[in-house]
Amino acid sequence: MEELEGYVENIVFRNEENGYTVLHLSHPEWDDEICCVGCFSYVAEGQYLVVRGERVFHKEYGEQIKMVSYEEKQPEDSMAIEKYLGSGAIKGIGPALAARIVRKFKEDTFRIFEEEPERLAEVKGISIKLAIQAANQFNEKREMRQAMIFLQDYGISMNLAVKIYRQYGQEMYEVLRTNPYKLAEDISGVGFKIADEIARQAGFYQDSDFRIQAGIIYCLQQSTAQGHCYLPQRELVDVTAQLLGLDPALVDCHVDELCMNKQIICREIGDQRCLYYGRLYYMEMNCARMLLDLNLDFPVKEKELEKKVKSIEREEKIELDEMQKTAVFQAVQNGVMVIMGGPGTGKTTTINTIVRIFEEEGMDILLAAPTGRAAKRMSETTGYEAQTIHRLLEMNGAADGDDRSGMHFERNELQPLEADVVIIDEMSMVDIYLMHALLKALVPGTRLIMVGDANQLPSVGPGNVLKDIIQSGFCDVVRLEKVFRQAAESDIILNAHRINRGEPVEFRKESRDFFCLERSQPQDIINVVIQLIVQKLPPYVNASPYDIQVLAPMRKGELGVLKLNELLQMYLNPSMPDKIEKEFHGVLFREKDKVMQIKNNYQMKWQKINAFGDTYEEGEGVFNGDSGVIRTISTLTETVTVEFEEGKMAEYDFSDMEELELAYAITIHKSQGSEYPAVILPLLSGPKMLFNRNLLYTAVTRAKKCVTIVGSRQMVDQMIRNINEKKRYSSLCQRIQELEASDAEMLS
Ligand SMILES: Nc1ncnc2c1ncn2[C@@H]1O[C@H](COP(=O)(O)OP(=O)(O)OP(=O)(O)O)[C@@H](O)[C@H]1O
Repeated sequence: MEELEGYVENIVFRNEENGYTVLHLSHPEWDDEICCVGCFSYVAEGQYLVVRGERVFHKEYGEQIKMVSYEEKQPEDSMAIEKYLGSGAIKGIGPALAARIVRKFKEDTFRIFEEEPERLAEVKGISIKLAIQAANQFNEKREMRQAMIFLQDYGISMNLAVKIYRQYGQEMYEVLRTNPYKLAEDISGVGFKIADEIARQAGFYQDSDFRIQAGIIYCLQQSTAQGHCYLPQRELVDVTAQLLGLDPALVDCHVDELCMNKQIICREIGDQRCLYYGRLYYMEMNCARMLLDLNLDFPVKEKELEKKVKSIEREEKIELDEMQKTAVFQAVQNGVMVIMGGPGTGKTTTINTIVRIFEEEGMDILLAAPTGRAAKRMSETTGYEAQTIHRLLEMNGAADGDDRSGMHFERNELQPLEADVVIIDEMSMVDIYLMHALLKALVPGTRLIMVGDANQLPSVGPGNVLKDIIQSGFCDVVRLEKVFRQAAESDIILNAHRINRGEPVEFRKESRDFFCLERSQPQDIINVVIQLIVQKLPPYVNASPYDIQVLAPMRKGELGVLKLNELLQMYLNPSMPDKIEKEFHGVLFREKDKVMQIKNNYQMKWQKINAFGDTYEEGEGVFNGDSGVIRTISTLTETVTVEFEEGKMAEYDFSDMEELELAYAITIHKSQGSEYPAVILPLLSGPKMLFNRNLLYTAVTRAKKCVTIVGSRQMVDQMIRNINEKKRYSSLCQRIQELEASDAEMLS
């Protein structure tokens, strides 16, 4: 093993994810630079390093040092100091200023930066302001470098190390020493496993109380990612015990202590002990209270209302059927109501009639939906302006207390919405967080009308909001069941309703919008999918290949989203010399790729830019399910620019790339709330729990003009018969019923 000291002359190659670097080290006393390779956690040109490693001979690149370990040292000679300062590492100081600083302070330069920064202003061209700024940067960079090198010992990747340092700064050491599990709570990308590994290295015992309690809380938090608001104690103990590799009895005895400390909340439902991560318990509780408070009775003169409906019917040249009329009457008479119905059952027609009636009364009406796409569709179908619920509530990016998602809404209990009626479409996608935020911004007297299709997949976020509200029975629910669209018009709608009723779908020879191409081998299915998206469907539905969406049930496997994206990228956006690429977590992203944002990022800034390159609109927030196209990848600024719908340009740091995925193919779950001109569904085989009726129904109802199933018809029939759904633990229904009962008791 050799040991060398020198400064980094230049960095020839660097992989930011794993830190693998090829660099040239130089020293005033050497004739030539020496090439070093290895995983350097942090490295910058001009840095002074002590590198230990083996001297090896590479047949292409010649002699090099394979680094085993390294550390940073402050350069001692003035030349090295000047080299570091002038490398561009510190904003505002270039080579000329660096030379002047070092000429003045010589070997004392770094001490001046650390201890007497104001003296830097003695150098011509440096103001006091620049002196202080430069010294702050110098010290921050030094601290950050030390932190990076420290984290490297825990086997943490570069990207994560940067995130950890950004989150805690110098407090990082304290967090690692006292509670490394906090990393899993605070930083996306750090799972329990990484935190646990750090804890192990920091000397925490496998069965330490701390580890077990952190594990329980972590599992409870994780369960929200599967849509649960709570877990029964038995289930929570079992998953935690499995994660920690411990006996369930050892885990079980920690639950009461966590409840006592109010870190988790325990409530009995029936004879089952249910454990909540605090916030979710209170959210369900508050939602129940607010829903009941909103549900006032509004007495109306029925005869007058009937007259108004008649006159609207005359004007619109339509006759509402009985259920639609009931929906209109209930909407006028109640503070809260639900309108349920599948595609083509006249929901929009009903909403429009309701809006007309309230409009004639001079009432203020607001329309909203949970996603941008759904809101856009609502605007198009109703002809009234609709917005996302986030925008309606005037979301701004600032974090809200312990809310990790960073959601904060200007509209809340202090500044409620000034509206007489709020109509929400696609309610099945609203999770408990968003429902809570919405209800906080409504005051009794405002009517809330929720419209949705309870047969769609449930919301991505936790809760079963729509189903729980319906099941609780506290408000009127009108079910629109009659399909108004003509059979000849759309086999998509007819088949969607068949699926819902559990009847087999019909593949008519003469159908113009619903096809099944039977194939039994994955490779044949892939070939057909490619042919459809590249050649056949674009002219058929008059859209571009990027508008055609492949929807797959799963991410993994031969017909999973990951594999399909790899192949579709090859056909739809092949590699070209002028297209810049960037690999991230094993996935290659390329300029012009179709991508999708996979989590809500309320802080992400976007701009709309005109043909002259000027910004004419800007805002914040890119949301789960938003799709766009990569416009540029810059390896210099380490950013990726994505153009989302309506020309919204958002810039991602390479370290935020985990929020993006290729989107030629996406999972059916991710497609909720969106519609596409044509949908291709590769279906062959998969786990029973997932391949169910809901999933097929959701996929089919995403298509406007054409559905093509490629694969097994037998699987389609099986899915229709399979009504098993993955259980979601939520208790909004119970909370509403309990409160309603206690309100009634108080009044009696
Ligand atoms: N009472 C009615 N009588 C005749 N036609 C109707 C009636 N209600 C709705 N329709 C027609 O049926 C079609 C579907 O109605 P509408 O768009 O209101 O349904 P929807 O449930 O909103 O559909 P989707 O969910 O697919 O958007 C429309 O063409 C509409 O004009």
